[in-house]
Amino acid sequence: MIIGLTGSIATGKSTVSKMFKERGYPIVDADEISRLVVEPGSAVLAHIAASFGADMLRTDGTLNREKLGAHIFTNEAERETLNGIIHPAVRAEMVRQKEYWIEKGAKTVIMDIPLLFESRLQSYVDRIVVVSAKPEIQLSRLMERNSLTEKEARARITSQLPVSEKEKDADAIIHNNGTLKDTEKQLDAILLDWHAEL
Ligand SMILES: CC(C)(COP(=O)(O)OP(=O)(O)OC[C@H]1O[C@@H](n2cnc3c(N)ncnc32)[C@H](O)[C@@H]1O)[C@@H](O)C(=O)NCCC(=O)NCCS
Ligand SMILES: Nc1ncnc2c1ncn2[C@@H]1O[C@H](COP(=O)(O)OP(=O)(O)OP(=O)(O)O)[C@@H](O)[C@H]1O
Repeated sequence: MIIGLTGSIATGKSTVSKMFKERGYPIVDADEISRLVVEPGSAVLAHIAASFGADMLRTDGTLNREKLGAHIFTNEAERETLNGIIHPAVRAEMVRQKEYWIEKGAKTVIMDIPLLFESRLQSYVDRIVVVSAKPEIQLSRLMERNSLTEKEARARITSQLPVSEKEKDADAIIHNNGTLKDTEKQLDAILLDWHAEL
């Protein structure tokens, strides 16, 4: 069984992904892969520099993530340009890693894909878990974690589908508004219900 883990920015996907990992499930992490494919010297990074300017790179040749983020989260056309450059490489690596785990005998694989709905990747997975948080909690967690102003945080939130929309297409929802213990309990109930074998 391939479980797609999604939600909206800062609702707690990485937090829940860590809980899956602690329980022994293999994880394919789209955010981690999106860092891997832009390593210095990669074709994807060269393409980003050609499209967005060489000043998107730091002097050591790595991607200046804050600068590119400030750019694309407030500009839909540029966000789509970046997605067009980076997503094909991310998708190919996600599939490769999923197959690697299946070949190794994994019965359940978790695919943590923030933009699962936006990129219409529902067919990649058998079940979907949406990690949701109340809008005011999501906003304050995002502002705190990334040291953003309210305006910057709101721009990032509105660059994705509202989490309430994603909930409608979920097979299970984790409401991550309370303690981590509350969240773990919800996760364990889902795993039990789905007989998600290791
Ligand atoms: C713009 C970048 C450089 C900013 O890097 P930064 O380290 O600040 O953020 P990070 O990669 O950790 O992403 C944080 C969260 O932002 C959201 N997010 C990232 N990219 C996008 C996007 N293109 N559209 C909407 N939301 C996005 C996701 O919820 C993600 O979990 C980076 O997010 C990026 O390369 N984005 C394009 C790749 C992508 O779409 N990644 C998301 C899943 S594949
Ligand atoms: N139940 C919780 N209680 C307190 N803080 C939490 C809880 N869940 C998550 N957080 C915190 O909220 C922030 C956002 O959580 P997390 O990074 O897991 O979200 P995410 O959905 O993976 O975000 P992104 O889309 O940006 O990758 C983090 O700083 C995390 O430590």
